[in-house]
Amino acid sequence: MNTTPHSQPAGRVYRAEGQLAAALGLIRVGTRGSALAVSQTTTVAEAIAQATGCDVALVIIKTHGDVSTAPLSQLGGTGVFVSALREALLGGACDVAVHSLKDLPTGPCEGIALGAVPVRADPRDALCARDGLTLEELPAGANVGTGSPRRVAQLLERRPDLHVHDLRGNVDTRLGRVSNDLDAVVLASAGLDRIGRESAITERFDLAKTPAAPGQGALAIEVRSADLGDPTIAQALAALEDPQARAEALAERVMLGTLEAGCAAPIGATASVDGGSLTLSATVYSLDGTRSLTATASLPWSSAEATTETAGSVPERLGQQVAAELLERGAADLAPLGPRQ
Ligand SMILES: NCc1[nH]cc(CCC(=O)O)c1CC(=O)O
Repeated sequence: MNTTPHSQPAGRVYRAEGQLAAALGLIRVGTRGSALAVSQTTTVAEAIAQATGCDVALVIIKTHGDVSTAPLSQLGGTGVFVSALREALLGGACDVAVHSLKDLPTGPCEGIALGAVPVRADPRDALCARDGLTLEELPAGANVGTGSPRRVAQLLERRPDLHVHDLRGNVDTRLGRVSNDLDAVVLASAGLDRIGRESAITERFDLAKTPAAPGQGALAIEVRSADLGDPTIAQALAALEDPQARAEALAERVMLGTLEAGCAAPIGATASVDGGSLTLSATVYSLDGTRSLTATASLPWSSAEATTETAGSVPERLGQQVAAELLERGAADLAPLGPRQ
């Protein structure tokens, strides 16, 4: 009797770095595993499939930031969420990586390009309070949760009576503390909207009074620099790119980078395109919210001159100009700006 186990032809193993997408007709999109990350990456994957006609696979990458429950400041900031995805990209485990843009360190990363910045979601912070309360309506001494020094300073600036508590975990964990041990939490509107939790929002903070984190609400689509010339990748990136979102996010982040500040610094920024100009306003807060400095500037900008080149671009010059003004006026004495990531 033939005891050889039933066998089938071995599958083919492709090694097609760089050209992999075209060779396999499959684009692998790397993402963190949280509900928010999977939801935003699925939207990106659908757009890529639509634009290229290729099949797309979601590759879930576990990051140190997802595993550890230590405070973000001890983990080295939210950069921990980013590095595992970048390693996956460089190591060939995925071809495209999707990040929340505000989590990216401000410096460049060898071998990796910011391939696209898609249309930006709502950049505003959201208060999620019990009983539909707004920030003004919270009772004296109410307990509010946030893990962000910027949000702490902004809350205390408007309501010095509040007790602010550290907050960590995924969106549902954070929301779960409302009506439990907290009266309210502050989160990004974009995250809540993306996972269908907009009904938890009781107030969206006005950007003019409460500027959000640089890049908040925007996504960053990263690829290997070597793949920028790959026709399928280029087609995907072109379909995803929104020049206005890139210009706004870049101006905000160059400002942050020029201050040599990390994403945990108490700094809010809002860039917006209006008519033919790009305007950037940035505010640095003292940690206790009692003092702040704001600088604003505009430069002519139109989508016709949009570029993916950062160096010398209008958004870069605007970010540098606003940062220089803040430094000149003493921003570094107001708040601990570092460490830059
Ligand atoms: N710092 C974590 C983080 N990174 C991106 C988002 C939300 C979505 C976004 O800003 O794009 C959040 C959660 C939050 O700040 O509430």
